[in-house]
Amino acid sequence: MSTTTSPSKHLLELQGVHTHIGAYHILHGVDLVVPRGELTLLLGRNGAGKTTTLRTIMGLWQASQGSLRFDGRDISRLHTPQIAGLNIAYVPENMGIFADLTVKENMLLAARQARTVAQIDEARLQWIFGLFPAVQKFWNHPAGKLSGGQKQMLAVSRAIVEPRQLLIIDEPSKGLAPVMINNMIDAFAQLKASGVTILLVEQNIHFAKRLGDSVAVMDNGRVVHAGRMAELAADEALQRSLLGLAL
Ligand SMILES: Nc1ncnc2c1ncn2[C@@H]1O[C@H](COP(=O)(O)OP(=O)(O)OP(=O)(O)O)[C@@H](O)[C@H]1O
Repeated sequence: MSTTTSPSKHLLELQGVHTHIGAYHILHGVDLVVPRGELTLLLGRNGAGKTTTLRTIMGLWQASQGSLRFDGRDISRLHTPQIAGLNIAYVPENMGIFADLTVKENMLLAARQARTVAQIDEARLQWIFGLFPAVQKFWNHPAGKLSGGQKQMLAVSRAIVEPRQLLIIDEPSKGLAPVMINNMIDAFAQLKASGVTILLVEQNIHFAKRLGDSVAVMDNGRVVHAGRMAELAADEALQRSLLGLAL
């Protein structure tokens, strides 16, 4: 007789995660769940520990205590390349783009399975061009010449050049003009519809309300509230108490 275990509802689960950076104790027991197929937002004041949480998930900082499970597997002792190898893509705040290389070369470097553009899945590339037309338009241009918004689009394109289970992105709308933010919202709505699970740090309220399914709010190195984004969006008193402002 064979037994099958159904996958957990949560693709990523952090329990009681502590992180130290040098002498500083930054995360003080983070509990966070990222439901499969949803877009989860990590909100919170400056310095709350959002970026440190993302970096800890990716193994860029080692958790000193607590558990991190991805797809049911303990990832707390894995190194960053092993974590990326589980089909988790991370776009840091500085975007990780190679300014001297062309957009094409940047994409090719991100496509681990391809040595030439012809080896990148053509349908996937066309899908990315549809999401982010600037990537196609500036294909042979140095990435360093792109605008901030176009760089951000390239960074997200690099993250999805191969199928991913989880996308982790630090403030995709940071510094973008409103029209670019709307483009980014449309692209993320399509990404969500494609079934990929997404964890975003995001300060832009419009972005958060339009796209968030679930939300976790951090303060002082802990998650102090977790729930549905729609509930937080409807509760101004809760927003004020958690974020110090109403969305
Ligand atoms: N390399 C480091 N060395 C020492 N302290 C750090 C380091 N990186 C972050 N910190 C501290 O850790 C705390 C959390 O920082 P983190 O960047 O995770 O916050 P955040 O919520 O992402 O904030 P922001 O919205 O400002 O990016 C802050 O007090 C910050 O000063």
